[in-house]
Amino acid sequence: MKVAYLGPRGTFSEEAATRFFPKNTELFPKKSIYEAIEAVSIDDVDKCIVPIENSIAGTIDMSIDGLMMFNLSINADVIFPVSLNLIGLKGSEISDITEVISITPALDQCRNYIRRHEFLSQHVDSTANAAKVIMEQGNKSRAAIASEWVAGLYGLQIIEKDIQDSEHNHTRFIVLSKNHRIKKIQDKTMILVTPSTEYVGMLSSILNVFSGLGINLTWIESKPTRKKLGTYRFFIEAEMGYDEERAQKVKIILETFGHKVDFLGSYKTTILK
Ligand SMILES: O=C(O)C(=O)C[C@]1(C(=O)O)C=C[C@@H](O)C=C1
Repeated sequence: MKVAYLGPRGTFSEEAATRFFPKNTELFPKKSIYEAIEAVSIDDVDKCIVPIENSIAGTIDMSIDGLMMFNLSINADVIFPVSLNLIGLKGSEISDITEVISITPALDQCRNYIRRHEFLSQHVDSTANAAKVIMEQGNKSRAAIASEWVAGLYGLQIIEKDIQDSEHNHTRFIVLSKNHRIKKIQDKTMILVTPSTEYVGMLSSILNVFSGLGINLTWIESKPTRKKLGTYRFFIEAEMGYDEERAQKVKIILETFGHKVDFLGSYKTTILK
């Protein structure tokens, strides 16, 4: 099986891929989250694994945007702890650093730390790419925010460990493919609800369908429709299997309200330490 992920070597996405997929999986690092998702859509690979949510930074918009752009299905989700570190050239000290670079969600996870040190920040496409830039530029005043492992990989040094704004930092990744066949008995189902018209209490009427059927929600995210300011589509992840009667009821009721309902996948969660 071929799997794309956000590269280069040493990203958390690579860690997610190597820990989740069997040993004989062929892994393909891509330059961006978008390219990892696109690789599935153009059949370069069978699947991709991309971050969707972090416990400090929230939703990872790049993944949601890619998910909406291509007609893919979520096959699994994987959660594990993320520790971020300040990584510089060998011999550099915290007093040398004036600017940090990383992918936006990693910078967001260290906002308080960056503010406290009055660092400038620059965005690049991944944590590992940030480390690579530091190695290539040889500038002592810049540091990457990345994993501990990446420091060894690019011959760099950890200046400070665990700099994220909360001790309990977890990122959730999703596995995407073109396979829309849904295995029976799953933990969770992701639905995209596109409301037909606007009316007072529209969102609460959608949510009431789930509560009325006794279904717990595990995630909800709104995204602009891109048609008119202030109009949204809702990603709703619920604790139910696709083939359950309750899931079919949700669909029927929401469609009766005139909303468009797309099932984006049913899956089991893997929690890694
Ligand atoms: O840049 C990486 O190492 C990634 O795999 C991306 C990513 C993210 O965008 O959330 C994944 C996990 C961490 O939260 C930080 C970065």
